[in-house]
Amino acid sequence: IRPLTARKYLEKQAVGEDGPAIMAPEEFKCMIDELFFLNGVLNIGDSIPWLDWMDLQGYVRRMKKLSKKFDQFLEHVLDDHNERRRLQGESFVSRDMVDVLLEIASDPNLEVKLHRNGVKAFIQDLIAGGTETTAITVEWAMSQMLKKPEVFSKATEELDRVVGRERWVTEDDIPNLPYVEAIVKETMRMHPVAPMLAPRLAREDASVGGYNIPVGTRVLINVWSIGRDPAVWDSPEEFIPERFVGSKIDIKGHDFELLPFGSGRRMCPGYSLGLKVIHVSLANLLHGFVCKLPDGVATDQLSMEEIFGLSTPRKFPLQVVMKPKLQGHLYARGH
Ligand code: HEM
Repeated sequence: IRPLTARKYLEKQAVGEDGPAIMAPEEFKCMIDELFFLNGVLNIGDSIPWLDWMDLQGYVRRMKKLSKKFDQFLEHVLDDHNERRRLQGESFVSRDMVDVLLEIASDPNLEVKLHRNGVKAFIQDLIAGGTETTAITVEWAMSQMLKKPEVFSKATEELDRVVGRERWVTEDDIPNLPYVEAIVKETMRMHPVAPMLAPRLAREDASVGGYNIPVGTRVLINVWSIGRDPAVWDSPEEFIPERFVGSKIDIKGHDFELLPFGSGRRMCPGYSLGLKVIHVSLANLLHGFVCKLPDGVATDQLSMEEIFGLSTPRKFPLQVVMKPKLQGHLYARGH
């Protein structure tokens, strides 16, 4: 069962395959950007409750507006899926994650009932957690490599050697591509998608590294700073994938110097899917295309500025000129 890919869903709707579109893909993208931005802001009213009612920064107003808009979208997705279910009757087969969630929700014997709001929350989590996160990481990896052509060459040399020029890269190739894996780790060290992870609350008094943390303290873990800490990393501001070749440092939440997916009970539940999507899409971009910056843009002119929020995307979207380099038939639909 494929997870819901909202963008595809919207695109299909825009061309009329599934009825009229509820919003244009660009509008949907703006909605996701706003969701990430508002999730990452520091709202004054949260820290100084007596100021809350004034909504000094206007964030609460924006959250309410966004919530209404997102809900309209989710309601539409649910109605649309329920309608298909109704029309197909006995012959209905689940074709995506929304169908599966609705099926679970309709089970009267469920010990913990899943309600309509729960289904909508699940879908929103999957869209927010599973779309921009991977795209942002691939975009940063490409940006870093365009600044360091020698990394590009080493990666394409590995891909030519392991995969060859006659086919695309598949998931099964990834364990044989240690340099591509190292590029992904190095990208996540410098550009963790969630720079402050999810906020934690101390459930009891604790002492960590000589600091006393009283019960009830809100704890934010700044993995962005840890990833660039000179006490932990040599030349932390430099993009050096080689540091991870043959290294035991992993990204599964055990090595605290590198926590792009967080750690513990609230660790990212989608990390395995996210990693696979990043590895395969980045490897295929490198394998299938000669990539360069547009004419007139020098490598040192490429901005590496970030927007700081729940995620850290590029401030200016990356523009790359890509030229196919494999045999023509591999770019045809179906490959
Ligand atoms: C590059 C890919 C991804 C990265 C870097 C990433 C990163 C993260 C991080 C750092 C957290 C907070 C963990 C913590 O505070 O300990 C998180 C939570 C979460 N992620 Fe991901 N994620 C990615 C992909 C995905 C995918 C593909 C999905 C789902 C399809 C997903 C769903 C979620 C959900 C639902 C949570 C909230 C979990 C909770 O609060 O209990 N993520 N993610």
